[in-house]
Amino acid sequence: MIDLIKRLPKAELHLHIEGSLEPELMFKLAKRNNIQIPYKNIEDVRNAYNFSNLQSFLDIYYAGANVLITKQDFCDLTHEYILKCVENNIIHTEIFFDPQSHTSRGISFETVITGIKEALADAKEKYGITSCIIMCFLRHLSQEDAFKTLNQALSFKSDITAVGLDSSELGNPPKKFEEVFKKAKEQGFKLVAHAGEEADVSYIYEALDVLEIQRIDHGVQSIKSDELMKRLKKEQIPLTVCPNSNIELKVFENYKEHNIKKLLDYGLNVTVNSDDPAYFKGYLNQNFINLYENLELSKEDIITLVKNSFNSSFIDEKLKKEYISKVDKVI
Ligand SMILES: Nc1ncnc2[nH]cnc12
Ligand SMILES: [Zn+2]
Repeated sequence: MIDLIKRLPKAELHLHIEGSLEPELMFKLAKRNNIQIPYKNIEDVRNAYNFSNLQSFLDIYYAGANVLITKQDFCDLTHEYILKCVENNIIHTEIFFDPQSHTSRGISFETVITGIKEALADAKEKYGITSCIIMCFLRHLSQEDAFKTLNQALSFKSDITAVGLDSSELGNPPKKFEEVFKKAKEQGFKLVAHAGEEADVSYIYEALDVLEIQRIDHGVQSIKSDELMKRLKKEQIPLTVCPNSNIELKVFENYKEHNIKKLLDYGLNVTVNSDDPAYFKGYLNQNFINLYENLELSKEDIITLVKNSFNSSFIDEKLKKEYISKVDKVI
């Protein structure tokens, strides 16, 4: 089964590009840009990756992103993730980026997006990997700040497929961003949001009914409401679940406690994703392998999860069919 997991062509729908910053590149960029980082060596960095909840991770994740300064840095970061896509047989990826964690440090929106875009164009040309970009608003900041970011994005509208919402969930409910999501929708962006990662189901309802999102990022708390589960099943709203992340951030005590198999068996449209793989001990294949080894996923479960990702992606129907037939050829 592990061999099948590795051979299956896959899509990834929940990946923060800043969360793919490996310690080796962090050190290289810190040196190149003359930035101080609070670690002596790679081992020291890995030892610091010991999280108790989402916030304890975010503090370290934002500090890590401080080494990203130039267009070349963003291009190198994205290029390294693309090499992981090749290794993991990811043929389509939908990448989140957090413009505000860079613009707040004086880095221009243009620097960030053009660096990412350059590496993604290269990924298509060299490896045939398709992609799209999702811009996330940081929910611990104000809606006004999110509006500024949306206005900056309008100059790059053709490069950005969707807007999302990430960062500290508790205390920052989706409705805080109602107006900015409304404007993003009017401007033609697709909409997603992190909801129900740590916070209760009211955040998922708000993301669906107030922000009018098309996909829920995480959503694992849905299981606490029968009514919500019925709706998610009926409407087949995709959940981009990130198992390693949930374990590392203590959403579940251990892998055996993870509820993805229950969500899948209930009939929800669940997908598997790596979230911040450089911080959470592994890329997409490792997430699948951990699920297989701990939750006794069947071959059918794995194929369903893989197909769900293609079907829930933002690619057109023709390409979806082409990718699904690639999956069928491997089975
Ligand atoms: N898992 C996560 N939840 C919320 N915001 C994030 N930013 C990066 N990873 C995140
Ligand atoms: Zn995430």
